[in-house]
Amino acid sequence: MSPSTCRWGILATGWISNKFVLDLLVHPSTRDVSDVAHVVGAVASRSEESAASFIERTWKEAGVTEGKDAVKRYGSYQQLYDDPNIDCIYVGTPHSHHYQNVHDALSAGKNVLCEKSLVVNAAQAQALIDLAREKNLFFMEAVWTRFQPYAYKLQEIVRSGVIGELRGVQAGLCADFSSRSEEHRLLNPYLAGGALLDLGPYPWTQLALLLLPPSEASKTPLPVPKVSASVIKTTQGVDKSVVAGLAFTQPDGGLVHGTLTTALDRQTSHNRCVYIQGTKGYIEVAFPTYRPRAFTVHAWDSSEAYADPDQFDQPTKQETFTFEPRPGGIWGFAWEADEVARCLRDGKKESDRMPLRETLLMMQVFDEIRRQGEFVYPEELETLELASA
Ligand SMILES: NC(=O)C1=CN([C@@H]2O[C@H](COP(=O)(O)OP(=O)(O)OC[C@H]3O[C@@H](n4cnc5c(N)ncnc54)[C@H](OP(=O)(O)O)[C@@H]3O)[C@@H](O)[C@H]2O)C=CC1
Ligand SMILES: O=C1OC[C@@H](O)[C@H](O)[C@H]1O
Repeated sequence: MSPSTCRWGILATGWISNKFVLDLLVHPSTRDVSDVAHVVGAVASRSEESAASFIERTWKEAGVTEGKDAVKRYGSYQQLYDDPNIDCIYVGTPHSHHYQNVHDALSAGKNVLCEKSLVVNAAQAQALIDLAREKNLFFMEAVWTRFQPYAYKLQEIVRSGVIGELRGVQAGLCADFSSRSEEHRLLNPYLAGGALLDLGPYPWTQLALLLLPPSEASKTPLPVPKVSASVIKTTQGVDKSVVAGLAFTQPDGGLVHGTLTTALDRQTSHNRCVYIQGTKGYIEVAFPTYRPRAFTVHAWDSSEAYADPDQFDQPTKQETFTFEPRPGGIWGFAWEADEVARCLRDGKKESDRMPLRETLLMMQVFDEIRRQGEFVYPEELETLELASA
């Protein structure tokens, strides 16, 4: 059977759009996928020149010539919203602009995959989710880590009970961006900079994969974990360092702790970006948090054996699972693109693997972290008002 092909429209020509398109240009068979395929139908930028040079540069980098001349190049985002030959728009602008861009795309009747963080706050997330549902369109936050083989394997191993009952998860993503200019989107409050919105979705994802009920597309809201957070800001006024303790309610009514650490002024340990604590052992995940290379399970037969200092060096099971993060040369975004193509093929309006209620929950938790850290963005970024309204 021939694969179902998703025709993508790329909105913005920055760093991530380049990487996403490079992945779309790699043949899916290189990652053992045959049921879906991708074509880039159009690239839109605020300037046509930039759209044209993006296409030249990216296709050259991919070593692909086929299909390049058929790609439409638009000098405004509106032209992309109006293109009838696009199945899904990929939004690759800074977080500050997602609310407006996604609203415009959905309003024009387009399905949307939007980069993380979906928006600036939970009210904006809810408004876009409501709009997507009202318009009966597909909508997903582009959290690529969820779709990597690593994530499925980690959940399988933890759920197998090999480390006993889950008692806690520590997850972090810190990267030293302190030398970037003040204008850079990571540090600029007017582009919704800061560690939490940029890097925070990754440690959050690791916690969510293990401490939330199995992902499911459902309109029933998830309980918001209790949050205890500390935020240190930069002189420009964005969050430089965040440490948050989160208490997640489990199906039996009990609570399990997760800790989320993210910062722009230091690096996360290369050997352990996620640490998973069970009653009979632990798991260490190797950096980077957004695309882990490996994880190692250390497990004992019983909690008594695990607690015995004389047996610390003698786990009953010690196994490292490694992952090929870049089959076919992809960066790792292709797996989320495959998910979108499958959802569109099957008429789904959201992904069970990255459901909208989990995106909303993340924004609710991030709002609470920012409230406790007394950190707000400029009014024009926090608002539900739209430029076109
Ligand atoms: N999933 C992942 O691994 C990654 C995700 N991201 C996410 O992607 C998004 C973009 O990040 P990144 O690609 O690094 O950012 P860049 O600054 O490299 O690109 C952003 C693009 O957005 C467009 N844009 C529209 N309005 C503005 C504006 N006022 N200021 C700046 N750019 C504007 C521009 O494209 P044009 O001129 O064509 O209109 C620009 O090139 C963020 O949400 C980020 O979180 C980023 C890196 C990795
Ligand atoms: O999504 C991301 O992942 C990798 C980081 O380096 C980057 O800043 C961020 O946007």
